[in-house]
Amino acid sequence: MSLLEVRDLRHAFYRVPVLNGVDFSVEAHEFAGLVGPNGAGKSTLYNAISGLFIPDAGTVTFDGHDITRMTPHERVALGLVRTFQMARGFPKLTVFQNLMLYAQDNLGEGLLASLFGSRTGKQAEEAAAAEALAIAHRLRLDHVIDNPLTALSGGQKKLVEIGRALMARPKMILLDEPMAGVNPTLTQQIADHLRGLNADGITICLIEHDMPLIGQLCNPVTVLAEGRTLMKGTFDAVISNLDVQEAYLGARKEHA
Ligand SMILES: Nc1ncnc2c1ncn2[C@@H]1O[C@H](COP(=O)(O)OP(=O)(O)OP(=O)(O)O)[C@@H](O)[C@H]1O
Repeated sequence: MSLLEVRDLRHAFYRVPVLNGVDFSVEAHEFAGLVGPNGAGKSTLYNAISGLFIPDAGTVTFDGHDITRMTPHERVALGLVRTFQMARGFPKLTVFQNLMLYAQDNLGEGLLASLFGSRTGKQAEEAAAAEALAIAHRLRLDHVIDNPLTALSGGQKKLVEIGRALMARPKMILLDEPMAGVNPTLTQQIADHLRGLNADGITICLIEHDMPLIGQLCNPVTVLAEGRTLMKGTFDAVISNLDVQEAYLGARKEHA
């Protein structure tokens, strides 16, 4: 069984169908890509997988659990985390504080206990702090660790977003355009970080509009169009597929 398996997912917002029967799967340890024209339903699929809404029909299974109706928090606890297109977080808090906030998912009770001065609580807080420092070091955010998010570049904010996901000790990360609007040098650094995380055993799924980047990083690649799975295959198979080309050209004509 695949690590993540989405079957015949359907959803309409205000009676407008957005997901029209999506089948999608990612195997453990893969670095998968998810592409498709604007409005195809990629982020909406992530929202359903991560529990931001309950789909009208279909199932989502993760690591052998039916998670279709679980809360986002329960999914994170199983090791499934996602990042957002627009980096979230708390702008006035520092990088360190932002990372520590997300340790609560793992160490919730321990951190709560630390507020009341218990020894186990203190230990949990120290463990979380060590983890936050290690993640900041890994993502080369050490030199800005005490800076508020407002003082960071767009690319650094994206790295904090990835760091936030790592604080949950994920089995799988769903990334929603983590390189969008980032300069080419930092884009390559983020790509290298993602490759490293994947080499360490974290399964990755990447939504990205930059096709060369998808070609560099992802295998296999799934194409979504009009809320349906159009095809899944190697990058070369995807870009040479006539239906895929048609879907992109059609979308371009509509937006013109
Ligand atoms: N909560 C919502 N309410 C109403 N419509 C929604 C909602 N969420 C998504 N949609 C609609 O669903 C469609 C798919 O949007 P989605 O953001 O998933 O596409 P996408 O493939 O991620 O596009 P892009 O590549 O431009 O980010 C769009 O028409 C969008 O307006």
